[in-house]
Amino acid sequence: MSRMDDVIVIGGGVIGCSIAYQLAGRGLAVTVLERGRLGGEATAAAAGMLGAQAEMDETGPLFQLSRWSRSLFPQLAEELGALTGIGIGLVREGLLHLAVDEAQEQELRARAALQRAAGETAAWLDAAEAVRLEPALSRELRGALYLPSDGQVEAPQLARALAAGAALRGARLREYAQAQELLVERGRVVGVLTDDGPRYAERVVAAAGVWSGRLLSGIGAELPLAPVKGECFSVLASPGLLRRTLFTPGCYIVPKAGGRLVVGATMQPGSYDRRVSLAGIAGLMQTAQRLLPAIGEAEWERAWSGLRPQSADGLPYLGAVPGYEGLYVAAGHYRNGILLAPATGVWLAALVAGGPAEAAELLAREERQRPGAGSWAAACQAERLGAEAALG
Ligand SMILES: Cc1cc2nc3c(=O)[nH]c(=O)nc-3n(C[C@H](O)[C@H](O)[C@H](O)COP(=O)(O)OP(=O)(O)OC[C@H]3O[C@@H](n4cnc5c(N)ncnc54)[C@H](O)[C@@H]3O)c2cc1C
Repeated sequence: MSRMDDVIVIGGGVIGCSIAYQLAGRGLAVTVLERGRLGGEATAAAAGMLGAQAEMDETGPLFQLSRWSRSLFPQLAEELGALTGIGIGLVREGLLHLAVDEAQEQELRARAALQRAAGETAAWLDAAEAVRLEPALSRELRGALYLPSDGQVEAPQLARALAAGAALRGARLREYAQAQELLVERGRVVGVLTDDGPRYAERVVAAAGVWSGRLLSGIGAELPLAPVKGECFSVLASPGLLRRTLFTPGCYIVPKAGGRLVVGATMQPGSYDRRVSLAGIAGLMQTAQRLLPAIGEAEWERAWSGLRPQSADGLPYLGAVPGYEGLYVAAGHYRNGILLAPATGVWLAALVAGGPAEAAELLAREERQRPGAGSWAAACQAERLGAEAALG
């Protein structure tokens, strides 16, 4: 049986759920097609840090987009809590980006200066100050970039709350519903072929994480995305052992409620193989112990992995797919999809429901508050895909 929606969102990860939540809030008839469980893929693997921008170019587009998205969290947490009763676990404890050798120390000192210049409350701490903040830290540290305003959320709860919020606003969420291909008529995307037959919509948003490229390649549009596998584990430590997230290029340790510590970071590009390797987890444990020696005494919980959707230039694709009327994409959030989910939802809803004029007004508003704040939009637009005019 065929049905007509205003918008079909393909993919029920944190990105698809955030877009559906915003679109449904505007009164549009929205259906989310998720081939597995909502929030069951990359979103389920995420540590929920809102400060991965510590790795970014502080003057670049990702920094600006991250900053905007992070600023949306407090209100979103309140709104979702009131609407759904689900807490997203937003905590404001900052992030310590640790330097373990001289090169990292120099780099982080320079970043602290740049972040301060960009108006962030970043500070460089020497080793003694860092250990004062977190007494369980290794004494081998050289120091830390401290980002007090970062914080974290519970990624699966965020996805669950966005999905529940979208449903309460009228969106239909279909689990175990695979989008097999996009339906195109004379250059216009008119719907999606599902296992149950065609489903028609005015507009379609591809938000299928790293699998978005496969969907678009079916209609001849190229979306260069690659999986970067991350392996993680969690342990139960004594509550209070660690209060702030620890971050180095090789490992992060994120303190969660009840003494749980989430450890992750191994980066294996190019593999869709989600199996967890013993060698990867053992290596991660060794690195974690060098940062936080007491982690070796904690109680083992579980190990898992996930695929980060990486784009060619490291920026997400956000916007209208060139050459295909009615088709939008929101994918390629790489290691920052939890952080970027609120802004992605607001932006895509403005574009899809309000059109380019409303989206431009949104950016202009940001720019008026802080010059340069809207610079991410041009860098992240899907137009950079350079796809040729649609066939079909
Ligand atoms: C180990 C790890 C740690 C991370 N830590 C952080 C962090 O601390 N902070 C942060 O901000 N980000 C983090 N990330 C990144 C973040 O998890 C991702 O950027 C984000 O989850 C991407 O969301 P998504 O909705 O695009 O993708 P996904 O969550 O993968 O969702 C895509 C969904 O689309 C569905 N799908 C695919 N194809 C189809 C189809 N044909 N039809 C229907 N459905 C389909 C999939 O089943 C999936 O559920 C981490 C990622 C990993 C792997």
